[in-house]
Amino acid sequence: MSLEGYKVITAREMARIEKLSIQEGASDEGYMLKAGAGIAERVALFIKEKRLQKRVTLLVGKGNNGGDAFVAGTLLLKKGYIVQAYHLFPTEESSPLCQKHKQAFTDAGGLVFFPKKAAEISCKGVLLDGLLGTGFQGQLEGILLDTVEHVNRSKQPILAIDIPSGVNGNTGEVNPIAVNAAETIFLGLPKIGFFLGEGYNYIGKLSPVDFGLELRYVHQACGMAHMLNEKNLPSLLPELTRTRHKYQAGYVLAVSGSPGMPGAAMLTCLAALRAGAGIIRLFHPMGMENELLHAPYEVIRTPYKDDPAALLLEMSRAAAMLIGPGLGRAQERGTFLKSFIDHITVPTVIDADGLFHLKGMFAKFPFPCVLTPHHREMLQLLGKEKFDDMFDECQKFAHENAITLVLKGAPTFIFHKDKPPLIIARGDPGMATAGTGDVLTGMIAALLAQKLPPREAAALGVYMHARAGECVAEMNTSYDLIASDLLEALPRVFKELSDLSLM
Ligand SMILES: NC(=O)C1=CN([C@@H]2O[C@H](COP(=O)(O)OP(=O)(O)OC[C@H]3O[C@@H](n4cnc5c(N)ncnc54)[C@H](OP(=O)(O)O)[C@@H]3O)[C@@H](O)[C@H]2O)[C@@H](O)CC1
Ligand SMILES: [K+]
Repeated sequence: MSLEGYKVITAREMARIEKLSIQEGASDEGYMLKAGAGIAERVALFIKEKRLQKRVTLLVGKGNNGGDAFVAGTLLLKKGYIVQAYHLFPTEESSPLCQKHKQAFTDAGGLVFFPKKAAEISCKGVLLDGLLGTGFQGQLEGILLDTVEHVNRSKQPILAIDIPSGVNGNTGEVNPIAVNAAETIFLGLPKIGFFLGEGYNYIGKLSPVDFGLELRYVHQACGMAHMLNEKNLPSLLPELTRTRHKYQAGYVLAVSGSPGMPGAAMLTCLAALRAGAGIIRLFHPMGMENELLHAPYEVIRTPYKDDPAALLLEMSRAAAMLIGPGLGRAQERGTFLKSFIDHITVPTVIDADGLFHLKGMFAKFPFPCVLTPHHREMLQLLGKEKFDDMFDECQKFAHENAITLVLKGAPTFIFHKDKPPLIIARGDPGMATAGTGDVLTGMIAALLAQKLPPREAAALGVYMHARAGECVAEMNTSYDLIASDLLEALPRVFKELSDLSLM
């Protein structure tokens, strides 16, 4: 079952394949009419779902992005919506299709204003952003900049056509500001700039609209990554045989925790149990027994000093391992890890301080390995201060070390040898809090123990973890979310997925 959803490309590449298809006989106006119809449908749905007044204000630039807005506006007018347009440029400076559909809009009774200043724009109803799309380069200035600031300040919901104006669809750069979209109605394919840099802060919800580009152009487009195909996730849920016992359900060994950091170990172990592991045993440094006195009943604890014999014995029975959360950077921890690492044969997740101690060794590991660094940890692994080309550097790292790399963040990226990078654009800002990474590590380890291949375990783990964050924030707020809330939300996420798998 494929994990790859929408191909994600640069805005430049999108413009290239559109142009090529038009040179080969497709109609640009046909594209615009279909795009406009899809956009009008999305706007109507947004208004219906939010129970808003049927009122729309078009913000129109001089290109075909503005033409799309006029086509959608005309259709909405004809359906009885109140629609007015603000065209920031003189008609004669606009693209031929923009001019033509402005005329159609006025013919249908729509009013078009030509504001001299942004303050003249009256932000009524839903704002439809057709200022700039794939043709945008450089930075916002003058009336475009003032308009974006003005509409953002209005707090009216903004739906962006194709790309929120001001976001660079190639790089995610926002200079100095962009339309703060409640929803981005992307045409054809999502643009990589949505997921890079500041871009991710401006796109809101992503909704696709098909404008009729033939599939062969999509296939030949040079992709940077793929969005995760969420529809296929339910089929990844491990099968449960009636007769299984806890070792068959998945035995996870954790090497985690250190004096003063029992919490990370507990979060990761509980997450592994909640994500379906049949049994989890925590190996923790000797001397922290008191700190673990109130550990949950389900977690088996074994202290270690410097002899890995007990761990090696258990390793022969384990189905997966996890190494790192709360381990600390003391030298003896690294020495201990190195005393058994070459004997691992089962899939293993390495996180946090595990990454620190084992840096430079991953290529030699004979077992399937999932690394889960956040951006700063990734830079440390690469030995750099900042990324020059994040995609290229991470893909190369995954390839050279033959590992699965989960680059945690908003969004999270998954890299794997010979596979396209995956983007998981899920989660909640409230998840930027201590311990959420430990939860993810435990979840991925549990899924590995239940026999999912590493890339699949990483993708399902990241999705479920992010979705749990969304559920918590929906029930409460993003401000109060703490890592252990995710454990409580996981049953709901499992329920969602298993209900879908029955459909
Ligand atoms: N092609 C197709 O088949 C289809 C295209 N479709 C739609 O068309 C959109 C692309 O349209 P587009 O190419 O006309 O450009 P668009 O994004 O509207 O920009 C307008 C103009 O802004 C200008 N500009 C650039 N940077 C600037 C800056 N910093 N500050 C100020 N101005 C700046 C630049 O003009 P310039 O300044 O170079 O003269 C540019 O031409 C695409 O996103 C989708 O919505 C769909 O209908 C489906 C089929
Ligand atoms: K736009």
